[in-house]
Amino acid sequence: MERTKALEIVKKQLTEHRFIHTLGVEETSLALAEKYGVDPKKAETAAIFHDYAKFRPKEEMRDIVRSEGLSQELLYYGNEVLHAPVGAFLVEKEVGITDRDVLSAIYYHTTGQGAMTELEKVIFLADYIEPNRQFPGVENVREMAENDLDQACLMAVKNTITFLMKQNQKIYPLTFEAYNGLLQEIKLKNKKECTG
Ligand SMILES: Nc1ncnc2c1ncn2[C@@H]1O[C@H](COP(=O)(O)OP(=O)(O)O)[C@@H](O)[C@H]1O
Repeated sequence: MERTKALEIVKKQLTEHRFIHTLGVEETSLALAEKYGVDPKKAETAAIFHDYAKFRPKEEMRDIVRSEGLSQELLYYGNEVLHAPVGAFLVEKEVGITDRDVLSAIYYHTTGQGAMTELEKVIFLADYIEPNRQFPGVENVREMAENDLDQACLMAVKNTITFLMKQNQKIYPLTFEAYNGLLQEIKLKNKKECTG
């Protein structure tokens, strides 16, 4: 889909603040995609639509989880985790985007998952570090993103888990799977480098 058209569609779904965040995610995704050899058009589309469902009423999101065969486990964690999988569903249904890579990058952009694709990592990380994000530790993740996609994603995952634990909030388990998967990938990469 043409960029201007995609932005026009998504703008109607978002507040001004969230639209500016989306443009930041797009910019950062494109930079990461170029650096790490990810398809820039897929990154652009996933970034533009990643928060498509952010402002859907909670009950609508819960109904979609119940009726459309999404993981029922989603219903037992905070509402934050709903907008990403529900967004992937609605972007396909309402906007007509069918690219599975793009849809899964939207689906996993909040939690990550066990074996993340490079596109999923790019969108997950861009959402975390885009220029409008300001929270303690974000600068360290931005610096790491310059050099190592997996390490930067791992930092973001660890920060998120720590943050949620400090708040006494339940943690949707896919984020633990993302932690394990990224660590495993990093270890394998290091081993390969050592053995040449
Ligand atoms: N595994 C998880 N379980 C519960 N909440 C989570 C999990 N992962 C992320 N979150 C929460 O989701 C929120 C961020 O969602 P995100 O999709 O990054 O936001 P945004 O919609 O602003 O892009 C944060 O409050 C974060 O702590």
